[in-house]
Amino acid sequence: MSATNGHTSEGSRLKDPSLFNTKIVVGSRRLDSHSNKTFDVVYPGDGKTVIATIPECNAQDVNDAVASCRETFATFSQTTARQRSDMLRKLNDLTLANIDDLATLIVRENGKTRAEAVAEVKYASSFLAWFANMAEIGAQGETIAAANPNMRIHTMRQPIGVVACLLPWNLPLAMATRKIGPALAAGCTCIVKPAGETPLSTLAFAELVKRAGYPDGCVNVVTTLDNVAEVGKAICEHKHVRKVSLTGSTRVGKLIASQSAGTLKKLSMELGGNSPVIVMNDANLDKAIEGVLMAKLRTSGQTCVAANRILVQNGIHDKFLAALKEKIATYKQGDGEDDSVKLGPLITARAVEKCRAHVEDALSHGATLAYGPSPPPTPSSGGFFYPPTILTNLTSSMLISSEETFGPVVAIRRFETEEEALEIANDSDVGLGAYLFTTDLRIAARMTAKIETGMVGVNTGMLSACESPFGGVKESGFGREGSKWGMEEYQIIKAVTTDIS
Ligand SMILES: NC(=O)C1=CN([C@@H]2O[C@H](COP(=O)(O)OP(=O)(O)OC[C@H]3O[C@@H](n4cnc5c(N)ncnc54)[C@H](O)[C@@H]3O)[C@@H](O)[C@H]2O)C=CC1
Ligand SMILES: O=C(O)[C@H](O)CS(=O)(=O)O
Repeated sequence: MSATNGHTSEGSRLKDPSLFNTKIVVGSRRLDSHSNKTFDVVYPGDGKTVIATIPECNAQDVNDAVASCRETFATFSQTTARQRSDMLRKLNDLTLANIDDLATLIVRENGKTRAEAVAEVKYASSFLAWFANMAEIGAQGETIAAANPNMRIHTMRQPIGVVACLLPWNLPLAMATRKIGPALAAGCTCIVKPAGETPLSTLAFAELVKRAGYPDGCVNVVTTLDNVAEVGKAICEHKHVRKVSLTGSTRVGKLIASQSAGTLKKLSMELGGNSPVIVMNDANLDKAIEGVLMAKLRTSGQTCVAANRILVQNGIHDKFLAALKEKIATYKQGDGEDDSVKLGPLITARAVEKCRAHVEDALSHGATLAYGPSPPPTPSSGGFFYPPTILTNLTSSMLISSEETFGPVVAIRRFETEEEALEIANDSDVGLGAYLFTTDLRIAARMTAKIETGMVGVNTGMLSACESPFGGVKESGFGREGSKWGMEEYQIIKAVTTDIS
């Protein structure tokens, strides 16, 4: 199917084809890039259908978008917290009213199942609802008790200015609203750069921002796949971009921090993970299996809090493995629009190759293939699929122990004592999420305190919610998204001292 025909068919998949936007957003304008170059968005489900052709932006596009942000910031930053709260509620209403089309765009650009895409839109909506409330609560300042009786001190929370939002491809819409929501709540304006693999849901969201009544220039969107180095550098070095919020790999996080140093930007870094799961002998087996498969297989294993190392205490190991093999066999892989499918494809052929390489490396270092194809399959022509796989006898020498696999590969390792489990779990340069399955509250209290991550799920494989602070420690980055802390990332606190003598 040709790209042109593909566009026609793609837009016609939507109830509202006007949400199928393939141009960058600069103020009121929908534009091609100054480069006059484009890139193709490919459907991961077959690895070949071009679903859209998108502008390949350059530094000039970034400068234009930042100029639009800056112009609008002058007035939008003066809106009241009540006004910003009301606007976010309207934007959330429009997001939910268009949930089916937004989910269709996510299925087509990311490949995930429709059930997961609908869940993502609801997750994205939860951040808009949350920050509609926080817009007023988080705007309050404080009166400070001055030591000097002639002075009165109070604080003001003010928007930091133009914000750059750099988004990953795995939850393209939810990660967009997890940044744009608090930024708009605070009174900032945004230049948004979705991942090149998944621009469509963000571009559709920008249309909803306009329909919600936001002034042109509140949310600008630039897109790139192959020119990301130039676009990223232009963003990071632009003196009028006061804040960069990145969700992505630690590698890119370090680059952004380095490139932003020259203008001392405020940063939020939601970076890579290598989440350990610890299953104790006393764990509820059903909960442990359910939680591990949720943490491992959500978005086909492509979340930053995906279970990457499964540590199972010796006494429950064999029962756990048997139950896991039985349950994982029920996960059908295939096209995201097939209701019987529970596992969609990975995002690219490169992602499939990474899974294969991790499995091959583990097997070459002594791991056992407990479930899945042998030998590990190479990327096929029929979509970016890697089959669910279980490896046992994991050791620290294997790549899968130290790198995110970002795919449906379950890597299991035995342990005997709590201390041994914690030592293995904490043996990582990153620390985003972790999971613990036990029915003993004393074990939970001891181990959750000692695990070196920003978040821990106890007896659950789902540790994310808009009301909970999301973020990591060590090289998983810094800053928190969602929660009552999420809006502070987009604010400054100004202290005003008045002499009343
Ligand atoms: N902590 C968190 O909340 C999350 C972390 N991640 C991490 O992201 C990685 C996978 O997602 P990807 O999108 O592949 O990550 P990535 O780091 O390759 O890309 C993330 C974003 O940064 C952009 N980017 C890449 N190079 C850049 C540059 N030189 N300048 C500016 N922007 C640049 C990409 O285009 C994308 O928009 C994994 O490591 C995963 O753990 C993914 C999702 C959530
Ligand atoms: O992009 C991600 O991986 C998300 O941050 C994970 S979650 O918020 O969906 O748990």
